[in-house]
Amino acid sequence: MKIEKVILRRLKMDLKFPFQTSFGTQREREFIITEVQDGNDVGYGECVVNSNPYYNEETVQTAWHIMKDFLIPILLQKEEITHPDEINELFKQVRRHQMAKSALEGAIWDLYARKQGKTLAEVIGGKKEKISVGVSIGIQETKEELVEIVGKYLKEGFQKIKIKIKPGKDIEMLQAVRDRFGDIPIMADANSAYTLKDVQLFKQMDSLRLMMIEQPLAHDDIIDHATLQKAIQTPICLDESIHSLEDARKAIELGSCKIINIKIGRVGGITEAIRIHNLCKEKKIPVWCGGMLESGIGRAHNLAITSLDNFTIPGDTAPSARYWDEDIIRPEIEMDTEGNIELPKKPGFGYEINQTALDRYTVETEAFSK
Ligand SMILES: O=C(O)CCC(=O)C1=CC=C[C@@H](O)[C@@H]1C(=O)O
Ligand SMILES: [Mg+2]
Repeated sequence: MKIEKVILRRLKMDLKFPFQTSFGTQREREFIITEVQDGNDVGYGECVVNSNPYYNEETVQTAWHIMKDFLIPILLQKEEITHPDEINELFKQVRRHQMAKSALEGAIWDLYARKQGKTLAEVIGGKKEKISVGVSIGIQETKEELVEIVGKYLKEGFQKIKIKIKPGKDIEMLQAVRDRFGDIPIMADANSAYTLKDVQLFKQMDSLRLMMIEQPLAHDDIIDHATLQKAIQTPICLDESIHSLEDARKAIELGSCKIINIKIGRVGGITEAIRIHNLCKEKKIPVWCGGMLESGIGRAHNLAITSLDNFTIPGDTAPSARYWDEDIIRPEIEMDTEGNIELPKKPGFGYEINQTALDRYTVETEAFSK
């Protein structure tokens, strides 16, 4: 492959619902779609950043700057790229900025798959034909509202219910769901809202028999998580703390978690995501694919990575209709009544671009060539 042109598009899409987490409420999604071109062949990726640096330190503006001024020039200068695995190494001089790196790396994986006439899942090494799907529910005002919304999603078939929590909106909310629905697969995501001072609360939560608690402690911690994991039975799942294979190795060695949420953007791309998956498989740590409220393009990349066999827990990979009135791909991603999504069969990420929708949501475009 020779990357001759790169296009960045900044998009704004309204979410169908306000999404509340321990760090705020989100009503729209602002992010970047990347396109790489090699002659007539194209590949697409999604930069899953937010407009604010609340989930991680990157924003739409920092990612645009890092791609424009550092990463894209590296790609355009490169005479030949044989395999997308080389991108990690090419970008190595730029520290962190995982979501910016991942957005370009993902587009190159898509381009590579299309050139081979294979699906993204196939070139990644995934064998599944369909994947199991869960849903991530934002913090609700009351127990009654939460119970109602959980009921709705269970009826739709979702195989895992993830409930966002924060101090004051935790054990009682979760208990209400447990009491109403019995032994369903539920988990909680705290987005770093607690400290070790809350260890008693987490011990109490053991009686809820949650599948896991996601990122209870600081976003940059693996030490306190190890202490907490020793004190409780519920498995801890790390999200924000894991940015690389090295982070995963250290967390596993310390016993900081029993499960890892892999987000392609958070770990700097598909290549690193595969490496983390493989390490976790070897260490018998199950993984699942987290979501960043992606559009269809990022979502399709998530489906592809989930086709790897150690993704044994349903991911936050809900269908398009949960988030958008109209997605930017065709057909939209759909889930069956048992909570499964079938992997697409077309080359690359497997869906067509809905160009009219893509243009409608685009607020800024910039193209780069040699
Ligand atoms: O894409 C989805 O449906 C998952 C949404 C979700 O849970 C998250 C999206 C973005 C940032 C976080 O709040 C979060 C997470 O922590 O996993
Ligand atoms: Mg999370």
